[in-house]
Amino acid sequence: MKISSVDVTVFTYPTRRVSDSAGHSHPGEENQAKMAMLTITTDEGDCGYSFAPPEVVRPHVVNAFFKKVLIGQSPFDRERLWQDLVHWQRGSAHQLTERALSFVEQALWDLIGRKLKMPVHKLLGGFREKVPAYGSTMCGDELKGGLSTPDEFGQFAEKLVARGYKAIKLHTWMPPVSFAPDTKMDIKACAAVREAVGPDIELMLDGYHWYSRSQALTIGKALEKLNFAWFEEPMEEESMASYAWLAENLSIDVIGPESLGGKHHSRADWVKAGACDILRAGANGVGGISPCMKVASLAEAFGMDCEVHGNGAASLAVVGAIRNCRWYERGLLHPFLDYDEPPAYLNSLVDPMDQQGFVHLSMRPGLGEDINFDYIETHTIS
Ligand SMILES: O=C(O)[C@H](O)[C@@H](O)[C@@H](O)C(=O)NO
Ligand SMILES: [Mg+2]
Repeated sequence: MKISSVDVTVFTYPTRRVSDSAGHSHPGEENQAKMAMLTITTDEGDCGYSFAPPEVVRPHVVNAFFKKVLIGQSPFDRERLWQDLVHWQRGSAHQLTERALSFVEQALWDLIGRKLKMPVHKLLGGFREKVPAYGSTMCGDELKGGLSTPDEFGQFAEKLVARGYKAIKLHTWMPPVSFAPDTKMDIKACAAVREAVGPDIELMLDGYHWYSRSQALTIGKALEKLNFAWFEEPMEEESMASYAWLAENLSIDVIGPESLGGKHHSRADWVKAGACDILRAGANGVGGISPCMKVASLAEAFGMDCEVHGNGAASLAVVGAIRNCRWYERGLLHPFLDYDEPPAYLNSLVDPMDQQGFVHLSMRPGLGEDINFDYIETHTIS
């Protein structure tokens, strides 16, 4: 069996999620968004799929790298193909991004799973078939009745607990919100949520990513008093030394890095430097499912958890495959949006959650996405 084609289908779908000028998502007016479906096909007619922003898997990336490395190769040689693509990251002057690498690797995993009629999480390890989720809120906003005040965060947290969540992570206010960043408001939101949900719900904070060491220490000390479970990305993750300093000065767990490049290599340096108590990696952010598994193994070897970043089929497959991850990040959530409503191009969610707060992993072959191919065909634009 050999790969015979790598194709991208761009289609539109309605959404009420909009991005602000800093790239953070918030609820907004319904609009038509674009999505790309990456399809890898073999000479025996087998296919694997992944979904990506069209600009990430643009024609230059597909033609100059994906096709060059994959065409004529066996999809079962996934690790060698991934390593070959990694070398093109340097050779491409970094035109081949970590995310692009991730999406083509995810499609390879999906193809392999579909061919073997097995869910990818079983091929990866098969540790569990359900996992507790934490509700990961959207970033704070200035929308009345949304997430515009500490009390509104508290009210939303109560609703999330009623929905079944046993843990909640706040993303607080960041620019372009007019009063952000504001350490006092971050602490007030965390206090309001703790007050609202009581002592038994685990809470985490993921706030403005460019605080100073002093500001981060102030927030961290307040989180310790509120018995928060972890403190995430309060400073620029390019400064590993700042995180080593913060982790040294706080008793609350410091988690990272989330947004830093470097895959499992940079995360090994963070462990060696004592820059985090919990490691972090998401399939999309570290170049795919297999490097995410490498980070999880690294963490396990050092007696650490690896909390997998982000929702979606690929990260969920990793969470289902490993022991040292306590939660699935389900979100991003907002009072104005119904997360349980699948996007138009899927027939059902890949991460349904029961009333006890458990996400049940799909037993469909591959990554488990319940793709509405008819919808995609009728809404294809290129
Ligand atoms: O907007 C962002 O920075 C991301 O969506 C981010 O909020 C979210 O993915 C995250 O940080 N999770 O931990
Ligand atoms: Mg985060």
